[in-house]
Amino acid sequence: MLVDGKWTKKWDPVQKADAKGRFVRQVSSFRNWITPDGTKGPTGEAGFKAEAGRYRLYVAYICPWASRTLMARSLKGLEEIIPVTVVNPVMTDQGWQFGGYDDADEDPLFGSTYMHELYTQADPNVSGRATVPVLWDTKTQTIVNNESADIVRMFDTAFDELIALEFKQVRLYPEDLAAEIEALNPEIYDKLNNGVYKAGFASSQEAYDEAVAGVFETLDMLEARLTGEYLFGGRFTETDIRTFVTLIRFDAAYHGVFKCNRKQIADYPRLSAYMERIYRLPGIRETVNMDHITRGYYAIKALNPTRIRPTGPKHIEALLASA
Ligand SMILES: N[C@@H](CCC(=O)N[C@@H](CS)C(=O)NCC(=O)O)C(=O)O
Repeated sequence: MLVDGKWTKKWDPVQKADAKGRFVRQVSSFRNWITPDGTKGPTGEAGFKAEAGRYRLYVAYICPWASRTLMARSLKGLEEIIPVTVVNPVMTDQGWQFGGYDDADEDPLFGSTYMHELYTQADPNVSGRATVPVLWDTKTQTIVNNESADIVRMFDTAFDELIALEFKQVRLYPEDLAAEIEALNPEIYDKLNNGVYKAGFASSQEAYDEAVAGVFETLDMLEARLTGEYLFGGRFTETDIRTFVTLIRFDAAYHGVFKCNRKQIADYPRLSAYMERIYRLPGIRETVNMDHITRGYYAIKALNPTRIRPTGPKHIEALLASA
């Protein structure tokens, strides 16, 4: 991680643990917002006006948080407006690296070797982990925001004057569902999205047991809830994005490397159908790179020192191969 703008050697994949050995995820540090006219958003500074080609999104296909932003970008038809750079899926002892792997890009803006160089470019004294996603502003040469939850909400409305009507009409955070979304998001985040990481990186049996129980309680709850197409019935929302990114990684990665092996998503009929339904939405398949996902997770040294990647599972291969 970075301390006062300097990369500190110690790569600790556990990030931080609390007194009981529970994994604690870092809070994001750049929280500015792009708005239609460049006025200040809910947090951060003003000055980030929605313009085509001005911003670049840095992601890792392995990363579920970054994948949220890729999904929102596709669903809002922002592919031409916000270009993307994808890092190498294998985490190094200097964090995310550019290039050197199929479908991994070089950094087109600065020719950086590592993601942390963008962070120090934005702030020479920055401290913290150099995480993805990063939304970069080429005009002021800084990070607009590195919190996927914010980036998804920005993409939902900020660029609406620049996109076709069919994409303008897509609303991932509709006002009339806001209260319900805000109620469901934290549970899905804490017990499922981050829950699988808490299971995988637990440093005590107690922390693991607690995390894995939360994961399967949440999957059971979602299975019971999914009587319609999506979590809020017929309308697809950001909560479906947040759920999908974990479901699509589950059987191929979390079940094995994070020891979430009580069941697979394949054992849940409604969740399986739901996952497949979302996978088949226009533009979503392109955001799922299963080779990066399995390579990346099974290369986490602390969890899998040999870096051997298991084969399968067959049903995920079949989904990816299907038309
Ligand atoms: N709160 C952030 C979390 C992002 C995050 O934790 N990304 C991970 C990859 S899945 C990362 O880049 N980790 C690098 C590190 O911890 O050094 C968000 O949702 O955008």
